[in-house]
Amino acid sequence: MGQSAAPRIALTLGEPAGIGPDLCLAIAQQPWEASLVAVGCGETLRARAVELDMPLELISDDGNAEPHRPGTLRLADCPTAVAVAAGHLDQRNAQAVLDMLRQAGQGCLDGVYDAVVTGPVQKSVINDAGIHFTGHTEFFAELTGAPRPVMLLAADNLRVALATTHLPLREVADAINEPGLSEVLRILHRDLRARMGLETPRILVCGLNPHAGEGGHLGREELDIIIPCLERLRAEGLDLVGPLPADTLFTPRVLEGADAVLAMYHDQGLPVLKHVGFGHAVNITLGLPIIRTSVDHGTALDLAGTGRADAGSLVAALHSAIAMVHASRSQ
Ligand SMILES: NC(=O)C1=CN([C@@H]2O[C@H](COP(=O)(O)OP(=O)(O)OC[C@H]3O[C@@H](n4cnc5c(N)ncnc54)[C@H](O)[C@@H]3O)[C@@H](O)[C@H]2O)C=CC1
Ligand SMILES: NCC(=O)COP(=O)(O)O
Repeated sequence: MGQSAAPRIALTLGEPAGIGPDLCLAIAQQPWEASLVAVGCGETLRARAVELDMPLELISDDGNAEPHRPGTLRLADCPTAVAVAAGHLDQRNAQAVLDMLRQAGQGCLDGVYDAVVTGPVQKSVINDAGIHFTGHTEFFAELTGAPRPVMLLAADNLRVALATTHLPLREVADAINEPGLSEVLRILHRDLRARMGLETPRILVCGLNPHAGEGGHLGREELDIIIPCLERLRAEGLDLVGPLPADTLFTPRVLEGADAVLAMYHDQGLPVLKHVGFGHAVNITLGLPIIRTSVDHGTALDLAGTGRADAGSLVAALHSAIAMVHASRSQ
């Protein structure tokens, strides 16, 4: 693909019964300085376009990188096993969802696409179908052979990355160890520079325990793992602050001058981020050899096919992927 060609973005529809198809149709109505290729079930898109009364011309993808034309979508068809009813999950379509992700991810590895932007999937129905699946983050890591994916969500001036991704809370403390934490922080530091243009990123690191362990009286992970890890990485030149008590880290004065926050687990960092930016935040997977961004929300089955789903986060995810493609081309 030529450096000056419009970025080719694979747009996965996500769970076909959810709002993913609705949102892809909504963004297809706008002009984009990118070539958008919907990866998913063409029949589902056609049916949803009729339901939502939106214009749609599906063009079989021929590999061209012409900028997007409103009202059209290039299609890499990945049919569902059975017809889809908006709002109604069907386990029989779970494999098609994974095939869609594999096709888009492999296409990025093969240079067919410059980036993948994902619509939301229903993790439960994939597992109900007997397929172990925790999230796109882990799926794309396995597909691309990346040893440590790092989930980062961004909204406005706040970026929150996670030391652990989709883990039951009971398993979180045991998953925090020095080699793992070092790897996450190195990836975060490296990708903030390479993908987001932050020359010397300053990262605030949360403690795991209340009051960052209260000097060892409320848990020892800060003393035994986090502090030694941060000291070692500071000696390598990383600008790290912490471990800080998570309850006050997210206050404006503490956040001043920070480029990112590393939270120890999913629900330590993401509620704050979503409070600030739900509806226009972007989920970015760092540590992959491909560019992957996503929406900040789930499948919202209650809204599928109603025309009431807000496409703001998918719009932001697409802008963010396009910016990262340009950043990677200029390196
Ligand atoms: N990137 C992904 O694939 C993600 C997938 N999920 C999956 O989504 C499923 C449902 O998760 P929930 O916790 O119910 O979260 P959800 O985000 O689907 O819904 C939470 C609330 O937000 C509303 N909402 C969500 N997106 C909206 C939008 N674009 N416009 C307007 N309102 C919106 C919903 O109607 C609901 O009231 C789960 O299976 C979860 O695993 C959740 C987060 C991310
Ligand atoms: N809460 C964010 C989330 O669960 C997204 O996960 P993933 O499917 O992007 O790995």
